[in-house]
Amino acid sequence: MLDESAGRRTPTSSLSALSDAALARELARLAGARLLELRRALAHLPPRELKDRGDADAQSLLASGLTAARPDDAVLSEEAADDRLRLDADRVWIVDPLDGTREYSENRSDWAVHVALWQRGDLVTGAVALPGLDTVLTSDPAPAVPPRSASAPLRMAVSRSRPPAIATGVAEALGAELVEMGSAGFKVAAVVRGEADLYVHGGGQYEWDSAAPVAVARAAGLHASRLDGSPLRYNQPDPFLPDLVVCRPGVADEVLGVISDLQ
Ligand SMILES: Nc1ncnc2c1ncn2[C@@H]1O[C@H](COP(=O)(O)O)[C@@H](OP(=O)(O)O)[C@H]1O
Ligand SMILES: [Mg+2]
Repeated sequence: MLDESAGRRTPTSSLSALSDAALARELARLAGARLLELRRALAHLPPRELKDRGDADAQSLLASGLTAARPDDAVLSEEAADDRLRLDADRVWIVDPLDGTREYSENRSDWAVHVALWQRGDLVTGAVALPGLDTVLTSDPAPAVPPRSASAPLRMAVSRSRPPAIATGVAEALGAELVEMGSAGFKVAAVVRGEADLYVHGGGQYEWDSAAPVAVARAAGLHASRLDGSPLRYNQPDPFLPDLVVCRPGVADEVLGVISDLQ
């Protein structure tokens, strides 16, 4: 059994029978439920210890679930040693067991669990659990992005704890409102959910921070690229993937133009 906290028990044999998309969703959901339960049970712990327990427990759940359900696949995780065999593998699960660790430990809702699958050159599926919103976003089925009111100013999601230098300039040039929140997954999800129109990040991040959110965003029809407009590439020898922009397709040219002018 993987989990007893999520309201229903999920035998590993049931996980094996799931499609890749359903497996990503179920593992993200289970890890999110585990994290919520842990935070309730360990509310007395100092934030540093709660972060470490959250990272470790969610990692353990995802690792055991993937080993049981897809024993032949490779895994790249923020919370595990990088097994370089992934570079020769056809299928690599790219996971961030707890994205927005800081916000999780502060009892906020803007954190996420990321589970993505990369297959022979590109992301093919992804799930982003948003336990604080009791939601899991997936690439299959893809979410419908709500329409935007043309008269409202653009809203730009940005890190609340370390906003990148470029963010202010982009927001000023676009006349956009900055909406501060934690977690890369939560910010991409804010664009998917219509709470923001774009997310701009620069200065440092890793493949696990964006893989699952980008899989969901692409499936939803959003633009996702590096800040210079080049493609986001995953399962690279160095998983450092320092910048990205995710936005509504209708504003992508304008956003990339503004970023280009600023760089
Ligand atoms: N400059 C940087 N260098 C490395 N990682 C960064 C970073 N800025 C943000 N991140 C990572 O991106 C995620 C979202 O950050 P933020 O909330 O500031 O937008 C966090 O992941 P984790 O919480 O998984 O560590 C954070 O560690
Ligand atoms: Mg992360």
